[in-house]
Amino acid sequence: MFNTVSDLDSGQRLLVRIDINAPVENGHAQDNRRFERHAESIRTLLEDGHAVAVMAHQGRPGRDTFISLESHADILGDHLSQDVEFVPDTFGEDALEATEALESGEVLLLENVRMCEDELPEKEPETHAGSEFVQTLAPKFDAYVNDAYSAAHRAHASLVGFPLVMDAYAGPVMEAEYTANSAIQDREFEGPVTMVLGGTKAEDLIPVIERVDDTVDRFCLGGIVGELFLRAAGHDVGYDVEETEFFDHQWDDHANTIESILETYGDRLTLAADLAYEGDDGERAETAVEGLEKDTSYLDVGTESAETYADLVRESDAVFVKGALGVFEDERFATGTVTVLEAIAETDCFSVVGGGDTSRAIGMYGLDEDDFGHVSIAGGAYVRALTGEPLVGIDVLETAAAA
Ligand SMILES: Nc1ncnc2c1ncn2[C@@H]1O[C@H](COP(=O)(O)OP(=O)(O)O)[C@@H](O)[C@H]1O
Ligand SMILES: O=C(OP(=O)(O)O)[C@H](O)COP(=O)(O)O
Repeated sequence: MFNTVSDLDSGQRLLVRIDINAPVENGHAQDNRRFERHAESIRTLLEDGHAVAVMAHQGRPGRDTFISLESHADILGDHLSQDVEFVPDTFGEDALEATEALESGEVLLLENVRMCEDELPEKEPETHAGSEFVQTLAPKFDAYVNDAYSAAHRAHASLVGFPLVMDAYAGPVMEAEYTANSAIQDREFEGPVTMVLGGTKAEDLIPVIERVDDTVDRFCLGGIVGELFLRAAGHDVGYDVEETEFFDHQWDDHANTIESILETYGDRLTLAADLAYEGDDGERAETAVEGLEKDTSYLDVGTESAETYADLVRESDAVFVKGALGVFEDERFATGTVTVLEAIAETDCFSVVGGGDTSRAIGMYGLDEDDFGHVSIAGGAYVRALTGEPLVGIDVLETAAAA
């Protein structure tokens, strides 16, 4: 087991890793549940008299969502009702000066850690621990706190490097998500178990289908992952159109696995029978999969598919959701995601809804969180935990505690 912040003496200088990776609109972060949960954690730390320097990431280099954390500092500050100083630097002179000046009860947010060359890619914790980034920041603090459960599946420097060179603790969000998701892993269900997979990160979900083959009876697919499976099934969809960067690279890397999963587990996979897109008049339009065209962007599963998925949910004893079935942020393309979430809420089944973006749909469409078993701010990390796969960010905290 790992140490937690309740093991800390008060009044420490803390380096705290959180996950406020958020949707981006017009270059600005949009509030999601991650801010609220992390603000609660930070408030507890500040009340204990700690000085808190926060590290976090946003997007991935090369993507539109790869932006500075300046707007994140404002959102975090609003949730905290306290000023969060934004420092546009990760571990250079400005960052060191700002962290040195930080006093008990104060909080600052360092720049997007993925802008620091040492953060990516995935490496062994020992290698990350020796990086200039870790070696420069670690001595400036009394302890490191990892509260970023939702990023704990990534072997990046800010998540796995620091615990090897300083006292390391799990934060309150990390502890709560770990406890909830570990308990789910051990549950047994009498009736059908359904997994609804969508969103943009197909590469995180493809391996999950094989790993949970003995516990999940059927998968309902949508979003980018669903379109890639439709492509594998021979339909004209799942190709990048204009500026999109979702499909081709994930297809190039995973086409063989997708095709073999379709062959082996095809009877358990429910693919969309129709998809929705933006018609010439700007309204939602739909087509059966037989009529799909390679150069159209499909933004949701169709109404017939949404109803089929909702029927499967109603017959289920447990439902696990990771990723949205469409671009639910735009009301025209929320049908798939919302129809399935409403069916879960109305049904007496055990359910988990995960994903930083997907969990946001619950609040956006007036659903009651109490109608779901667990709403996780983690996506990829929660489905990985569900399959019994270790999370490297937690492993290093446990190793640190045992040392
Ligand atoms: N067909 C689609 N085309 C583009 N984006 C999609 C599509 N379907 C779903 N999405 C987007 O996927 C996002 C969620 O993806 P992802 O980041 O993988 O999930 P999460 O953050 O919930 O784990 C949603 O914000 C939604 O807009
Ligand atoms: O948003 C995240 O994961 P999620 O979309 O699976 O919930 C985490 O911040 C990890 O981000 P990454 O998938 O760019 O490494």
